[in-house]
Amino acid sequence: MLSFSVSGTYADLYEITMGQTYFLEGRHAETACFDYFFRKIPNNGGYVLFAGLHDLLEALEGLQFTDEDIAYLQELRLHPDYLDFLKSFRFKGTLHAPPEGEVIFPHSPIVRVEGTLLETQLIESLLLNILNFASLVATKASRIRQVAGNRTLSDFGLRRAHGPGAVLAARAAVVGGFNSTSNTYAALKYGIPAAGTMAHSFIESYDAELEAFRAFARSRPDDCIFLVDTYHTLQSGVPNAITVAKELEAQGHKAVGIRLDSGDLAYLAKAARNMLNEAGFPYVKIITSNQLDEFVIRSLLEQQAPIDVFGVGTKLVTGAPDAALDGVYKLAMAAGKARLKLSESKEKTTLPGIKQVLRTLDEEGKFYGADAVILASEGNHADLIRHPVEEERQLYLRDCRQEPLLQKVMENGQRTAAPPALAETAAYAQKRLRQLPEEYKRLENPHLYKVGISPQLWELREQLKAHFHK
Ligand SMILES: Nc1ncnc2c1ncn2[C@@H]1O[C@H](COP(=O)(O)OP(=O)(O)OP(=O)(O)O)[C@@H](O)[C@H]1O
Ligand SMILES: O=P(O)(O)OC[C@H]1O[C@H](OP(=O)(O)OP(=O)(O)O)[C@H](O)[C@@H]1O
Ligand SMILES: O=C(O)c1cccnc1
Repeated sequence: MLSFSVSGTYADLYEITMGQTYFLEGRHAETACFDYFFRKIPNNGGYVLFAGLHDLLEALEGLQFTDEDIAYLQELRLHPDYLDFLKSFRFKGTLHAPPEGEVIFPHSPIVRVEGTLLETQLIESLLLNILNFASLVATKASRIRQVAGNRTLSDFGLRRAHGPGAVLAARAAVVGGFNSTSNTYAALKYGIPAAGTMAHSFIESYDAELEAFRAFARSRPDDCIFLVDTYHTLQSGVPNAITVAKELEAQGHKAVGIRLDSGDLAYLAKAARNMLNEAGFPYVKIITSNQLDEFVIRSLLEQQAPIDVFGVGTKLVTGAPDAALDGVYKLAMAAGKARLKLSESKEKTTLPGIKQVLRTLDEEGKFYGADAVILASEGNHADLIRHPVEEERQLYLRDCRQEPLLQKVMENGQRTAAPPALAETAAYAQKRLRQLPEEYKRLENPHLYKVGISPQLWELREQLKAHFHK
């Protein structure tokens, strides 16, 4: 089940009313193909990590209009014959997509949705709602993983996320390389390791910090991470944590860590590490939080801060600073004909027809830096790609291997295979990121990964443009 109840009305109203028109005009069973793609990489990054497919496929398999939905649509004066049709509606379409965790680039189709005109139109916003957000957060998580090395990363974002988006975000964070979440609901739902420490309010509720630490240690002696900055980190929090760590050891237990949540985290982590080591607690970990992101974490590690675990909330789950991935869903084929949307901006003119994407790789298996969007009818090879808008620019794809990225993941409304375990998806993402050369992973001013189109696709678009200009 998705983190929120998804039924047929999880759509923008216009998708439902356009569906009515198709139905009443007898066009609803005509075939259609839509492409999901995005245009701009968030955070001025060099790549996006594809996520959300698992939740999307699950939502599509269960998609139907409940009695309550139908009653509501009746109130909106939708036609009784259409409502009768919607009562037994199930999504029966076919989806092609890369595995979750794939590294993806602008202007390249990521998901190809084929089915009836009505069903492919109806799922637009559902698909965009899930994929855009999950991919945004997975991308942010992967940037954080990149700078954190093998240190532990935990999602702390439930309280700062955009409502129930926190649940999708917790999963997307794992796709991008996070290890755990404080969000118990998401941990249970997706099988993510649950993790947590304690809040300032807990400590404040006792008359003394030491009393609070001791009480927690009594109730969870093997799971103590003491929050040490409520009163004074180095004069009170860390000494009190050491006192209770000693008491725990005397009882055969081990304190797990301390958490720093304010002040100069590098300075405090170094001082706390020295105090813990001198007291005989080299195993007590240092956890930090407080408005962390990839840049703060990079800086802390450059300062040699001895931090073992980073808890990241706001900046992770909101995809800050960009807040959204601009993925769109555009018609490429209907009623057997290739379709396109013209635009004043050449870049926004869509790519018509049923397409495949070829990822090109060098002999070492690294990404070559240029993917090819081709017509599916061309097979699985491209020798030459053209710049998607600039007439004179083209690139020969020499000495490279090519992999078709879009694989059938759903047919007749059912997944073609059981979903991979989340850990497998996360491992796939890391494998693909290792194949992406460093220059595309730079946090600032990354190299531009090229996505070109085949001459045949260029030609098809030209023909359609000429037709509509007439
Ligand atoms: N040594 C450091 N290097 C780089 N960034 C740091 C360092 N220490 C903390 N930060 C980051 O600086 C930002 C602001 O920290 P600042 O010290 O102003 O806040 P604070 O300690 O929460 O303040 P307050 O005590 O009022 O709560 C946070 O994002 C924090 O993670
Ligand atoms: O900064 P973020 O990346 O969003 O990480 C989550 C933050 O949420 C908590 O603070 P909050 O003030 O809500 O509660 P607290 O009193 O328990 O610290 C926690 O202490 C972190 O600072
Ligand atoms: O467990 C924690 O320390 C935690 C959880 C959520 C938000 N901030 C901190």
